[in-house]
Amino acid sequence: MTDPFDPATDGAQMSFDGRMSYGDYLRLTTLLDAQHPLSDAHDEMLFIIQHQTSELWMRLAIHELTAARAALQGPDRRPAFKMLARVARIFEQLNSAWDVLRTMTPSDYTTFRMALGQSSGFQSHQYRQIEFLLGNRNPAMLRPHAHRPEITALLTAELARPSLYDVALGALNEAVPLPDSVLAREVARPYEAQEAVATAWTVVYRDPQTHWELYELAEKLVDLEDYFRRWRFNHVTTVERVIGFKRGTGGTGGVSYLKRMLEVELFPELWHLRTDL
Ligand code: HEM
Ligand SMILES: N[C@@H](CC(=O)c1ccccc1NC=O)C(=O)O
Repeated sequence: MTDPFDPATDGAQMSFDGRMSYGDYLRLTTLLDAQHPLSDAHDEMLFIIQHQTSELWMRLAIHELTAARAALQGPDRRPAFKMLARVARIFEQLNSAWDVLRTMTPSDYTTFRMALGQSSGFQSHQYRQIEFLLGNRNPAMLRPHAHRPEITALLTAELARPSLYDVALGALNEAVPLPDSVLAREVARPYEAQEAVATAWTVVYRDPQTHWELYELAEKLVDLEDYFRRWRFNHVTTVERVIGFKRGTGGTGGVSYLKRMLEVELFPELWHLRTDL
């Protein structure tokens, strides 16, 4: 019998007394101490981890979107493209994750749904921040956070900044001038599609060679919205599969509310212009 391989002979560090290890760097004690099912249901752990991992990916999406928005406001916009491409991949990651959650049947879910009380993804402040960042701005969505002043402050601050789409329109304006109704709009308000914006994007799409950077930016935004729409669609389909047409724990009509959200257009003119090309 040969002795099992000892990785130390290959140089593996085996002693971490006083040295930073993997778990220290990643704060695993904190991370892995945050799963506290409220019931005995086997599937509650899946439910918790599914949401926690989603929130971690959303944290990264916010990091990337914030940096992309800043880059689009500066002299060199190119780094933003890489970040926006990454956010689309993050959404793809979130889209694939539904496959794991779909293994939970309605019977499994009803064993612990009561334990969730009135909590719901509707109250995810990171999800709301992503929507605000992208440009889907509805101040009513601040209300579930009134009891958390620091979160309300964070979301309110987000509403005061131009959205990703607002800064994209700022960039567009440099090549194809836009009216003041677009450039000086009240950024906290929901964005409304404007003919002048569609016309300006059409100029870009009719001559990509001349406006290559804006063309690339527009396509990155469309790609991002495409993945985001798929997330919404996967969500509503999973919800119908698991709770049918029951009202949501967050108090909305459930599937009816989520279907309504499928109609949201983040970057409306970028979709509308295609008909006229
Ligand atoms: C079995 C799984 C799930 C069910 C049954 C479900 C159900 C619902 C329902 C009914 C709503 C509408 C609000 C309400 O009245 O509660 C909602 C909203 C929401 N859920 Fe889920 N959900 C599930 C999984 C997830 C997952 C994995 C996430 C990922 C973070 C998530 C995030 C959200 C978000 C962000 C909203 C707000 C959407 C918006 O306002 O547009 N949900 N969910
Ligand atoms: N709204 C869901 C509950 C739910 O899915 C949920 C509950 C607590 C934390 C996150 C959740 N996920 C998405 O809404 C329901 O009505 O069953």
